[in-house]
Amino acid sequence: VRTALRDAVAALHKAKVPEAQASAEWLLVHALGESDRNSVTRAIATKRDLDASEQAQFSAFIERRLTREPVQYIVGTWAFHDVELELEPPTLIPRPETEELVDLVLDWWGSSTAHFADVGCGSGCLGLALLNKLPEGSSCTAIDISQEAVSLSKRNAKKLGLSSVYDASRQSADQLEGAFDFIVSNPPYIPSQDLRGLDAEVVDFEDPRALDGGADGLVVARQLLARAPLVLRGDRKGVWLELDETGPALLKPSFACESFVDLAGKERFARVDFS
Ligand SMILES: C[S@@+](CC[C@H](N)C(=O)[O-])C[C@H]1O[C@@H](n2cnc3c(N)ncnc32)[C@H](O)[C@@H]1O
Repeated sequence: VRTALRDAVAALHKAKVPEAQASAEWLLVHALGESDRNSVTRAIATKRDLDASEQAQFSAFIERRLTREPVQYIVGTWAFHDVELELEPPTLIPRPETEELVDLVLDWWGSSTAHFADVGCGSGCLGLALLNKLPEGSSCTAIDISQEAVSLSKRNAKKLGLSSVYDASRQSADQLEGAFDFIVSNPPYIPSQDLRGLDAEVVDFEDPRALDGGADGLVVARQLLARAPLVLRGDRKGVWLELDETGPALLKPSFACESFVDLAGKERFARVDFS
């Protein structure tokens, strides 16, 4: 195990793959059929040998990482908030900031039953993490322009035993009139001119539809906000958004919008109220 890890880290370093050590360790955990990182430390301490199939699996993983494929796609699963999600390219890999949005929404909504929409659901991370914490009887309607994303969200919902997830991607706003207590969305929000500066991991493997937010990064967010008043109901009518750090300030002149900072102190979240 020690030799395999050392050789893999050296090969990744040589190819200038980012986070060589962390990538190799995580891929080794999965090649060993384990789920926590301490398993590699234990295997090294006990001078464990890789058997032939573990060695073949690990080599195949490293070959993929050498092409800059993200570790999350290679292992096919990722932990998000309190749920374990399946992942598949090109659906966006959930980012840690989005876990912060889950907590903001839960703090705001409280512990009552909710019927909400997750617009731009991707892997389903936001909606499923919320549904996992909300009381029984709650439901999430997942919407995405990517059919792969909707299928992955449904698969993740089934695996997690969260049956109240519905696909409304082909329904119009009219058909969803008054259907939701609130909406959550992590829309594509990167201004088009900034896309070229992204890492190869992102550009080569993740769906451009998940990234490109148009000229100011707010094109999809504004489309959503235009339809929101029709589909919201109840007395709070909030739309929670994850945005680029320039986003909340751009929305404030046109909407009743409160912004929130992420753990790095950046203004990355907004709640637009239509009540
Ligand atoms: C930034 S990703 C977020 C995915 C997931 N919610 C997450 O947090 O990881 C944006 C998602 O919005 C979807 N999307 C882009 N434009 C859309 C539109 N006009 N209507 C619905 N979904 C859209 C993309 O396919 C992508 O899955």
